[in-house]
Amino acid sequence: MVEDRKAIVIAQAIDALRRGWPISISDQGEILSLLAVERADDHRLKVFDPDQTADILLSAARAAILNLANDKEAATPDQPVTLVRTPWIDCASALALADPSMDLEMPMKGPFKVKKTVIKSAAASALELARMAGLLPAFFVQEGQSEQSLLTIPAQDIVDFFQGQGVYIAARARLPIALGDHGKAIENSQIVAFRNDADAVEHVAVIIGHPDGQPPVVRLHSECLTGDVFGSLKCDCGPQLHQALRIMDESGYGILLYLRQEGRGIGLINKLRAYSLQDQGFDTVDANVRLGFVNDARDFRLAAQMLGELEIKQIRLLTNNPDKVEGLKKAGIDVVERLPLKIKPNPHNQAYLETKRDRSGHQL
Ligand SMILES: Nc1nc2c(ncn2[C@@H]2O[C@H](COP(=O)(O)OP(=O)(O)OP(=O)(O)O)[C@@H](O)[C@H]2O)c(=O)[nH]1
Ligand SMILES: [Zn+2]
Repeated sequence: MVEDRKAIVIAQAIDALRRGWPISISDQGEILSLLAVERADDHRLKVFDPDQTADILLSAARAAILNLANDKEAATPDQPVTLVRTPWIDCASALALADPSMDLEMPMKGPFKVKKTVIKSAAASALELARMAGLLPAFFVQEGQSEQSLLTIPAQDIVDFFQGQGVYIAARARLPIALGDHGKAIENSQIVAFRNDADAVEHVAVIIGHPDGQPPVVRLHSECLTGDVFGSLKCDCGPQLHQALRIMDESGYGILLYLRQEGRGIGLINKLRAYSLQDQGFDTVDANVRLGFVNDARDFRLAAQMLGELEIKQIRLLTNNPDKVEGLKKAGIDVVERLPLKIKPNPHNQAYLETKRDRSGHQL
């Protein structure tokens, strides 16, 4: 677990980035100062970078989309790439580099020059912080300590912060629920809420029934505001949620972990950006990549820890996603069986489901 005083600074840094304030990340005496492109404006940029020397830090995924000569060291899509700042790259054009929504209408022509990313560990941590903050993974970046930055975080603390989070049960209560509007009432269910060392996000478990000697039927459901609450037809989340609860009820003992990992871990706003790209013809995987993210940024160790707190070691997992099975197994959970969760496609989510099958290895 990260010490409190270190975690405090990281939490402040995530908050600062969301507000458009600069931060610095250090590694072995070297410092990188950063201003999130998405939250920069002309005034903030001028104050942060009066001499117009700050370069632009992007993820390798986004850099590849922009046809920037890829930094050879950036082996994976979530690694940083540094684009040399030329005088014509102002705030608006930096945003166009970071935000793919205008890619088709206003293709970025360059010329662009890439240079070796300095203090790579700090740069990589910055991209991770952007994802945590739900921002586009792009920064104005300067070597050295910016006077404007009041927070300096060692890169290693950020790595530890993401690795070492613990969860504990904070509250539990009886929670009778109904399956759909006129569906069957489930009376023997309860909700368990967790607190989390790493952030203020509250994950929950819904438990139906009681231990009966069998491993429980478990569903890992990642938050989907659009599908879970508004009945979006673009994905299968709403129907999956309800079907999972029904199967859990029928099985006599089930646990649904409701993980607050909106948009496969990129946050609501970035997911909606991905939706808008999908309206331009990109599929769900390519949309994430165009934004500069990996296809799936979720970490299922969190789910394993929640199961641990519930003293569950063996499960039957309801999923079509082999990564969830693998992720839980790696984290020490014995997945004795995978149970499929079949949803009838509709005209709006058919292509999405096919992409998950064809490109993300979902077993449908
Ligand atoms: N980034 C992004 N996230 C999406 C998109 N559509 C749905 N999601 C998110 O994907 C997550 C839903 O995934 P899950 O149903 O938990 O899991 P899965 O990977 O589909 O695997 P299953 O267990 O088989 O359902 C939610 O967090 C949704 O918000 C999309 O087009 N882009
Ligand atoms: Zn959804």
